[in-house]
Amino acid sequence: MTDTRTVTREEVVAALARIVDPGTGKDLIAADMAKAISVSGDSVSFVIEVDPARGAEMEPVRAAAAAAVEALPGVARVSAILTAHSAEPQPSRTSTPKGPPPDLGTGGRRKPAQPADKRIPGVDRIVPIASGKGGVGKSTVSANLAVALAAQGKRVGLLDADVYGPSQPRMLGISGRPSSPDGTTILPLRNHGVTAISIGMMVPEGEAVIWRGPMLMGALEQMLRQVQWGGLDVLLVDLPPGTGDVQLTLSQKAEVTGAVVVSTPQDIALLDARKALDMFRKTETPVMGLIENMSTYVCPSCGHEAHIFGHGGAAREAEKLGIPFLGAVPLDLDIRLAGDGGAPIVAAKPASPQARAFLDIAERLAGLDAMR
Ligand SMILES: Nc1ncnc2c1ncn2[C@@H]1O[C@H](COP(=O)(O)OP(=O)(O)OP(=O)(O)O)[C@@H](O)[C@H]1O
Repeated sequence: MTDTRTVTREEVVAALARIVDPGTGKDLIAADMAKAISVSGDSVSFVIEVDPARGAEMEPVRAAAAAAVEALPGVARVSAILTAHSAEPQPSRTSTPKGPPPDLGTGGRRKPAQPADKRIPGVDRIVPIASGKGGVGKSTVSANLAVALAAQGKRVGLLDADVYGPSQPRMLGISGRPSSPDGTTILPLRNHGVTAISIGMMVPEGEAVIWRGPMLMGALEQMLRQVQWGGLDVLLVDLPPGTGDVQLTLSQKAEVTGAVVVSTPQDIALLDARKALDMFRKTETPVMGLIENMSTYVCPSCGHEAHIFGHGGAAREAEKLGIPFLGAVPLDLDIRLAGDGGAPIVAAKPASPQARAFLDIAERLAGLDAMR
């Protein structure tokens, strides 16, 4: 008979209070190691914050905690993640790590990553999508590019690392939490031909933004290395806006093929885009091109084309900087409605001129040497 009981957060806390860390003799609740406990229907997720030096020895504790929660009536899925809370560097791994992710550390303690460590098994190319500031449509562009590349026959993954507003679950119409049948690897979700994982699926809604640096870095590392991507031609990474820790970590932890920067044509957005480009130069990350979003506005009633933000700024900027201009996307109600409704315009209306804009950009991107 199916159990229709709903588990409560208190029951999860009580189960975790029965799991003792042999190193300290304290349980996970008393030691304040169980964080971000979230119950959503029959899915439970939590993070166990550990000293990275004890990563390997804590895996059995993580497994025991996951099993104890899974045994509770009303629980069907458990995501239990080990994460580091201090800055000790960890040995790097090339496959399915079990302990906490390596920590970036600070200043002089940071070790340069070895190139061999930076490859993600099964992932041929990593292409972050960045923007200098929020709200320029980076997530909309990422989702549509992912669907467009998939429509062109590429095996595409999309990793949503936008901690300030993880919107890919909504844009790609995927919900629920990814499962981890073996407690170590994470199974991604899939829709519109795109394999996806989002930081929004890994942590309770609204909580990612308050995570401290090392926890975020841990989550990023886990999304890169523990997700069963299953063979990808390209993994797009929807970065948070700006030039923070996540951008830095990605370029240090993974072999990035080249970044794509999204901007609106406004001067101020272009100024911010320049900062993002500067950051990529400093981290020696190649830039594959600039995309202008919300370029022109075509009135749905009369067809008049207005250049609200002064169209063409990004193309001129790209030329000035000597980077490819990948194309422009109009400001269009259907693009917003489609993306916000769970089917990017390329999936919802593939024959529309708006979808064509994204398909053309995807073709230009796919035609670059780094993508062939
Ligand atoms: N070309 C466009 N036409 C119409 N609406 C758009 C377009 N691009 C994005 N939008 C809408 O603008 C809003 C912000 O877009 P989106 O979330 O993609 O931006 P973002 O740069 O990823 O933002 P942030 O990273 O700050 O969350 C969304 O509601 C989206 O549907």
